Amino acid sequence: MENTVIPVYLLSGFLGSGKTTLLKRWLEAAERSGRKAAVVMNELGEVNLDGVQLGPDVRMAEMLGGCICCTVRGDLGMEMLKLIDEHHPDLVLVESTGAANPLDIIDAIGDASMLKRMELRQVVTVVDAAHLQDQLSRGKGQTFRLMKEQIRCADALLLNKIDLVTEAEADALERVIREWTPLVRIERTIAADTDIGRLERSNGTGGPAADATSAHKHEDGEAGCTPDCAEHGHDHEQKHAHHHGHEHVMAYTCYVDRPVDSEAFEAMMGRLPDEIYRAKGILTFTDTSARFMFQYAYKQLDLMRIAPQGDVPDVAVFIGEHFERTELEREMLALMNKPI
Ligand SMILES: Nc1nc2c(ncn2[C@@H]2O[C@H](COP(=O)(O)OP(=O)(O)OP(=O)(O)O)[C@@H](O)[C@H]2O)c(=O)[nH]1
Repeated sequence: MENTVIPVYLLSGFLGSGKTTLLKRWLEAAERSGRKAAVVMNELGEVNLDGVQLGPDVRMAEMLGGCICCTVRGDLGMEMLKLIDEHHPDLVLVESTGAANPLDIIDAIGDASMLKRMELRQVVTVVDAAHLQDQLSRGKGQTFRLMKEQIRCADALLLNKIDLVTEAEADALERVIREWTPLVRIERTIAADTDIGRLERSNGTGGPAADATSAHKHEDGEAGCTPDCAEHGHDHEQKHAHHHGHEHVMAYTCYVDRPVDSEAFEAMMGRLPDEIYRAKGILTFTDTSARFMFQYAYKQLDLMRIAPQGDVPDVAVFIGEHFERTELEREMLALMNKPI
């Protein structure tokens, strides 16, 4: 036991791509094989809505209200060490916010692995096929660059939500991904349905992942994903720029203290501006008096009836780029029938 190295898997991918969906499958697979998994979750909002979906028995460290790769980056190693000391897991799964740059997280895991016997085995990037297609048609912007970076850092890549594109479109997407990162293993999935055992058995693209620090380093010691990863920058200024590359992403958390009308809610979601590309939350509806978790990613709204364990407030979290927060506040007040 003393000499066991705990494998760590990093789940990367843009907001709403399907990371939590994959995480749930991973936890189920670990449980089936009798292994104890621990999870580090990071959300931009102030409530761990992803965690609510996992149930009360999952050993979990939550890092809320900031992005793992900058504001809370320093805490990541600490949280991992604490989790390992407390729970002695057989594996650790780290789900970053979709706004995170994997390089910084890879670095932080590397630092932590100097203090505890753990190693980063895989960076698994989940890609929303339809969203990538949309971003490719724009071909620029911070979201595009961040998606590209997340893809280039992947050892394994799930081209997810394949139900939302045609086969020819998926072929075209794979060709682009291969241009960016030729060695990555790509799998097309719906609802991140993949063989977890195979994901775990394979090592990183660059051969055996000996340890977290060496598996994802450039030859010159710069943290990176592939040796030709020119975008990551090699001088301080560039590094600084890339580190803060997602500051354009903002989150607005709104606690909802009363049941709301489901039709008014759906109508409001239908009016959300393009700048808000992700939302999630828990609401109680007046017309059904049940509680629902809602998920919104790129104009697609899903509602699921839930009965969360413990004391979870009704809340709505909106994530996007430079959106009008006051406008959204007004919408939410109207939804709650409160004076504006
Ligand atoms: N159509 C479609 N929807 C999917 C698929 N996979 C996941 N979803 C839905 O996409 C939404 C976002 O999925 P999540 O797994 O929460 O995504 P995430 O990457 O964890 O999101 P963040 O944590 O906010 O970054 C949910 O409503 C899922 O049900 C898929 O293959 N096809």
